[in-house]
Amino acid sequence: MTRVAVLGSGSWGTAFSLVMAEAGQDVMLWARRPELAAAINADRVNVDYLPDLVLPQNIRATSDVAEATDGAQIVVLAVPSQSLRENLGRWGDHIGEDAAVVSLMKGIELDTGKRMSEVITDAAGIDPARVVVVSGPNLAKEVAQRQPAASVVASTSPRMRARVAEACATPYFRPYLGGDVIGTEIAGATKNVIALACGMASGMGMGDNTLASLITRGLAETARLGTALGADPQTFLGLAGVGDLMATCASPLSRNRTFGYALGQGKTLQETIAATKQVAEGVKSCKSILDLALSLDVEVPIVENVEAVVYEGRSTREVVAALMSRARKLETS
Ligand SMILES: NC(=O)C1=CN([C@@H]2O[C@H](COP(=O)(O)OP(=O)(O)OC[C@H]3O[C@@H](n4cnc5c(N)ncnc54)[C@H](O)[C@@H]3O)[C@@H](O)[C@H]2O)C=CC1
Ligand SMILES: O=C(CO)COP(=O)(O)O
Repeated sequence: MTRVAVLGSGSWGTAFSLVMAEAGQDVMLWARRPELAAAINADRVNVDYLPDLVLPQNIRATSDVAEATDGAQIVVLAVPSQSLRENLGRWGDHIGEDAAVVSLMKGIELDTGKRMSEVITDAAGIDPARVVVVSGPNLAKEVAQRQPAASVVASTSPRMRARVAEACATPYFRPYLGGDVIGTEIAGATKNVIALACGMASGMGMGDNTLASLITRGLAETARLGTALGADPQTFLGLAGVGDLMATCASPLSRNRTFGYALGQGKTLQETIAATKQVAEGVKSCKSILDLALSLDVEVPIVENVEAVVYEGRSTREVVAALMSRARKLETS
């Protein structure tokens, strides 16, 4: 049995705690609000995020990070990407020297353009070899219902990724090992922006041809950006790439797709933000991903047009026209 700390008790932090607990680990779940931690311990339910899931006894909750991380051999980070650096400022000293540090997050930091593994190294001085990224088609609600799913557990360290994969393997959660941290993170963050675009299209009444075109061309620009950063192109054909795009772009459970859908239906950005109770990472990451792509001179037209809707107030109709009238080019260039 491995001691695991999961820092962040939203949808995915809670569902991943279930996975690790049912893989036999001793899990401490950190919640920002003491009253939520107390309610989880008393009722065995995280009523705010996954009200239908009864948590097993080997998950305990706390709002004290020192208690959560005490003796943890695996520390899992599951907060919104843009809050990670600030949180690590408080948490860094509590993370044990030999612990694997797992990122569940799918975002790129605004202003710095850093991937979450880079933020972990930067903000908490963690050796990059100790960082493990878990990413794939893993809608939290379906995982919490124990529906079979697979995911990539990526790290440059074979020892660290094996430790984490071993700790999260259950009959309904199948980890595959990976070595491409860059590709896995770029795939996870960028698919959120493509899901926003797919949601917008669906909200405007468009059908499967449009969705398939957006997903396929979204994959092309994701792979272009990732390979420019040094990723393995094969990663984008795997679970963190095609797999997660399919799940997120098609599912009404996706917060990013749902956010885009509301915009496509004509809701304003402010109305949509007000109606969104959980994090839709693509809303912020569309800007950081676009900035990253511009800095590398990589074309990301779908990301660029989503950013134009979210940050520049362009209408969804305008960006459809812009995407459809781009200069003709070879599909594979
Ligand atoms: N929900 C899902 O299906 C999946 C989510 N992810 C990724 O996991 C990460 C976390 O997402 P979720 O758990 O779904 O989000 P969520 O919105 O359900 O929960 C976020 C949690 O972070 C807390 N939080 C918010 N702001 C904070 C701050 N400034 N400091 C500390 N804690 C803060 C919230 O109270 C909540 O407990 C995201 O990067 C997301 O893209 C990845 C795979 C699946
Ligand atoms: O990353 C996810 C599924 O793999 C969850 O997507 P959303 O954040 O859009 O809900």
